[in-house]
Amino acid sequence: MAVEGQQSLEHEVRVLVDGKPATLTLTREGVVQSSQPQSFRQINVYNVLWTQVNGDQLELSYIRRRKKGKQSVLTRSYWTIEEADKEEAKEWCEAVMVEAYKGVTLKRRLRILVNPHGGPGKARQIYSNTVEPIFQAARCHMETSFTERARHASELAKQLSLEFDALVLLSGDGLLHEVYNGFAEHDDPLTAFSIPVAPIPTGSANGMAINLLGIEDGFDVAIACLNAIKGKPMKQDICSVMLGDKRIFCYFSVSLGLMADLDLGTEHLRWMGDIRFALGYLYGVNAEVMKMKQCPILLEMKTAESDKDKMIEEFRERSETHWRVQHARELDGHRHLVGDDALPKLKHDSLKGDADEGWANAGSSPYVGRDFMQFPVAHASDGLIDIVAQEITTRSELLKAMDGAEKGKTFFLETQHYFKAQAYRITPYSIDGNLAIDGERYPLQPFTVECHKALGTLLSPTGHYAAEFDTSQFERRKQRVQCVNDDDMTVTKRKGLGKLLPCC
Ligand SMILES: Nc1ncnc2c1ncn2[C@@H]1O[C@H](COP(=O)(O)OP(=O)(O)OP(=O)(O)O)[C@@H](O)[C@H]1O
Repeated sequence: MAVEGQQSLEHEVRVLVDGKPATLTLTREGVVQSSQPQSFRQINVYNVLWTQVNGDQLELSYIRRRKKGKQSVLTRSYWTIEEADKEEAKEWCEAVMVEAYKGVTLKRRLRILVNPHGGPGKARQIYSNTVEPIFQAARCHMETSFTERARHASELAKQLSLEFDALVLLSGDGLLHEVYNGFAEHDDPLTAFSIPVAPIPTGSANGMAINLLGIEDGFDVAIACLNAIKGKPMKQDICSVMLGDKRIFCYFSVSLGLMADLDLGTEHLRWMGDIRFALGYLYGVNAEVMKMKQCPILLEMKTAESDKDKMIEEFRERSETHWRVQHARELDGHRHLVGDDALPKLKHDSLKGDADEGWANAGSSPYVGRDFMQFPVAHASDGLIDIVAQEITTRSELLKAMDGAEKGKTFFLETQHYFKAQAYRITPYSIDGNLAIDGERYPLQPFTVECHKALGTLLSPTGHYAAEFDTSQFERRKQRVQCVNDDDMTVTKRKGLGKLLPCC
């Protein structure tokens, strides 16, 4: 029986549902159960973990999505198979497994680190109730450790056996920071950095999970598990932060002033999850926006781009041409770039550039949290750091910027400067303040940051970041500029042509 509107892969099997005949069909979209009268059910093939025939039962395990805002769940469905259909059913299961794991190693070997202390402190429970059963259903090999103290993940990463297909982290963003710094001390650092990491969101901000899975799925543990089982390796830039004579590896963000205070100043509220950042911002856990505390700095950088219009045009171009999808193979990466097995050497020790005052934040992935896409035009592996420097401005402008921040609206603030740079140096005029590197606290002092293209590796469902930057404001801004500059348009406007009105 053909399934209407679906391209059949010609794999069908007869089954019984409540004793009544039905058909399971494998289509390009997924597995479809159709029975009379008119009952219809579809399971996305990406969500299928396993299927096989056991006795007279056909069993299929998959991740089932639920209503918006609810966590997806592991589900097992069973159908009865008549003796005469058993061989056909076995072949059908094999065909489904081939489709479900196209281009992916079956039964991935996973090294799993769980931080029981991250976010609301539920990682241990989430591991046993949700994560472990999903990996078991997919027949993954698992080796799991629970971190016992801060920096324990670094020690484990430093000695990581290189045979694993992926490193899975049940944590927030802090543990990955520790892991990358552990990799840097590994006997074979470049191979360690090429092991793909899959975050499972059990921390507070879970920024990396949001960047990889998107806003809707960023906090969905089962979807993050699917990514660990089936995700594609994706290269990621990693930076060196030179702080005194210390070299710290950083993959996510470096922040000072307001952004650092929001993160570090709300650590005692970790149990609240990511609400802690919004509370910090609005009600002033450190009351930064309210107090308008400033963090004067000298910012010098090796700039690759500073024109926001050009950045948007380039962002759109690469979205259209899928330039963002750069697979691990093309960029694998650093070994070819440096030509040996050592970590990349530092190149930018003398920098000259612009000076700015206010607070500064730098990162290389779009979201810094669920409600804040601070670096909307960031690319995972362009070898450039995105830098935002906020001029001293009014409190109301900063608060207004909260509205639409999850779609990257702050990018359009005239007082917010956005740069792409290969390297930068920050000299704080005062050491009274916080410095956060990937959300971890470091002493505030002058530091230099340099980007290493495609050094790290992550797993993602698509091979690129899942950020949806709303660029529509760009058009409105451009039209506004045109209206001001173009005499003809001014005349037309005076004549009252409606089409020009919205832009002026
Ligand atoms: N067993 C432990 N006891 C105390 N601290 C730990 C332990 N294991 C790890 N840590 C520390 O927990 C800190 C927070 O980790 P994590 O990033 O997982 O959570 P989070 O900070 O709540 O989330 P996010 O970084 O997304 O905001 C890290 O700095 C890490 O060093």
